[in-house]
Amino acid sequence: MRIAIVGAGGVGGFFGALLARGGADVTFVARGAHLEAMRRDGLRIEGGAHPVHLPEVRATDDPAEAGPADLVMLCVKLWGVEAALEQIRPLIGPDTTVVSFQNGVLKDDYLRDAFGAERVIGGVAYVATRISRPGVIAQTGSLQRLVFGEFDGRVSARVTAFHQACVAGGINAEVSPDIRRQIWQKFVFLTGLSATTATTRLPIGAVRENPQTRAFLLDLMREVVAVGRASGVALAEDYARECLKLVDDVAYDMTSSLFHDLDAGRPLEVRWLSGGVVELGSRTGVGTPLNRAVADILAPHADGHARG
Ligand SMILES: NC(=O)C1=CN([C@@H]2O[C@H](COP(=O)(O)OP(=O)(O)OC[C@H]3O[C@@H](n4cnc5c(N)ncnc54)[C@H](OP(=O)(O)O)[C@@H]3O)[C@@H](O)[C@H]2O)C=CC1
Ligand SMILES: CC(C)(CO)C(=O)C(=O)O
Repeated sequence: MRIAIVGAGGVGGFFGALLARGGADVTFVARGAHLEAMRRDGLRIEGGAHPVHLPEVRATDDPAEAGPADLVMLCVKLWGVEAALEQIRPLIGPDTTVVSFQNGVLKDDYLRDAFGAERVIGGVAYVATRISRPGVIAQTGSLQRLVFGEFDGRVSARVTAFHQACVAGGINAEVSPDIRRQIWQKFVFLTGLSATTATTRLPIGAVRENPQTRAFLLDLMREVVAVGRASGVALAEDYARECLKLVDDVAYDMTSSLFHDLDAGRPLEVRWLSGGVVELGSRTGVGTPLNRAVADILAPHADGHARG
């Protein structure tokens, strides 16, 4: 299977390396010092239970050089999506499938608008990774999981082929009959985690053990569930409470990628996370005052102010 990974960072670099290790024909679309290091020294995954070093990988900043792929995985940060979608047109042939493993729930609309709904399957990534230095992806913990599927729930040939490629590479991969719900379930968890860790600047353990911030977290997630249900997603009414149990099970010192971006002065995905809840809330007539407060509080940081 010819797979093009657009954005070879925490998510794309990690899962792309495992796919390549499993025998898939993988091309990474990357840039800058990370691209140079990958061309020179290959790609490394460090920190997790199973370190990986691929001494040679195919990496380019010119999608035209790679040509059409069977499957394109979009793995850039949400603030880079518009530029990436224009740039990757040469990867899209008549039979190409596109899947985004970005966070949030607005991502697939961008793909449908750019390439047509029939090309798009849904996806969710669970992993805690980042580029620690050029050519190297650092993993925290051992969680690694991809969930994907057709939006109409069919187990299609393209989904089955991608699943086989993932399994061959040792990825914990799952085909979902209701990928929209899966995407929203992660959205509920992630917006709560991101919003509380970024606004308090504390790990989730400290957030969940304080009664006031615990209630704040639950109420934030309740707003997301209400918006999802109003958007027609089959989320249980009390899903926020179920999600709080998941939050209780994660490591005390877990934060979120939004927390790390804020801490490092990088641009934030807040417009698509808490901001996405507000946008969809206003479309569906559901009040989202707490998510709005988070989006407003973090707005001055949204474009980053990278420290040297
Ligand atoms: N990291 C994680 O643990 C998880 C992240 N996610 C989600 O996955 C998405 C990706 O996040 P993550 O992997 O952390 O992001 P990273 O910043 O680690 O990786 C993105 C990579 O793509 C590169 N890039 C951006 N635009 C282009 C382009 N046009 N051409 C070539 N390369 C490009 C970036 O380069 P540059 O640095 O120069 O911008 C960077 O190297 C986000 O939506 C995130 O929320 C989901 C689950 C877990
Ligand atoms: C919570 C986590 C690490 C799970 O994959 C994530 O997606 C993020 O912080 O962006």
